[in-house]
Amino acid sequence: MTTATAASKDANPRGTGIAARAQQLTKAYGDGETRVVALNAVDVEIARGQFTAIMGPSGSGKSTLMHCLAGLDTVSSGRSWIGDTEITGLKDKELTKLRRDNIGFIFQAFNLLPTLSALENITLPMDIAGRKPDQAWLDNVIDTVGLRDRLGHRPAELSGGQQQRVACARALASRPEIIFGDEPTGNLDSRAGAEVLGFLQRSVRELGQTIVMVTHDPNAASYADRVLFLADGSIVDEMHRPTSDAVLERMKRFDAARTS
Ligand SMILES: Nc1ncnc2c1ncn2[C@@H]1O[C@H](COP(=O)(O)OP(=O)(O)OP(=O)(O)O)[C@@H](O)[C@H]1O
Repeated sequence: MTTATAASKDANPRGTGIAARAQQLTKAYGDGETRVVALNAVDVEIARGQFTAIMGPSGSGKSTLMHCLAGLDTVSSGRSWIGDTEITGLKDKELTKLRRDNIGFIFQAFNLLPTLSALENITLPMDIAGRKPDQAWLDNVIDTVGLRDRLGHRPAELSGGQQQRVACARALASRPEIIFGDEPTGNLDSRAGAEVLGFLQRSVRELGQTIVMVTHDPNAASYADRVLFLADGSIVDEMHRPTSDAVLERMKRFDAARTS
């Protein structure tokens, strides 16, 4: 049996259960006349083993939704869960532990430590948490991102796309319940972006990972299984098996609504 088969055998089966959920999630900034409702009573379920993209016009609440779902930001009212654990109301220490143990993050900036090798960057969060990586899983992740021959390189010796693949492998290494990405290909050229998106898609399809990604790019959204469209802090539409043309057409309707 190959390592990859051994590791993926007990990966989450696709499409079973809910990895994250929000109920009437509301987030407002400021008070009185300066009050901005960034999220307005959002109900959403993120299916386990799916790749979900969040799209919408600038200021529609995409990043706020991601940050609230991931426990990076507090909410004004409503409830949210990661797996079976309700995160609204958790104390800071419990939330930090839940984020560390159950959630992976990939941001636009790769956030790698320059003095560490690619492999050391990938295992750093687990080293900090005092957890030993599952070697078969780690091998599987490294092969999936195609970094086997770059593991000893420092970030400065890698291309932007390779650095982001290290960041993806770092997010996947601990097999989190869910990975959140905020514009993970925003700093990459289209070829490197396509590589990273292809890898994220494979990690969902082959490794059973759950991914939620905020993006402005219809082409990036087309790699997802499902696209949620936000406008003015509400989920107003969704699309399954999106194509970039269909997503682009849907986004144009927001522009038309705004200018009419
Ligand atoms: N810290 C903050 N203080 C006040 N208002 C904020 C804050 N963060 C976000 N907002 C407001 O909340 C709304 C939603 O912002 P958010 O960043 O979630 O939108 P977005 O869809 O991610 O936007 P973009 O596509 O431009 O990144 C916007 O009106 C924004 O101005």
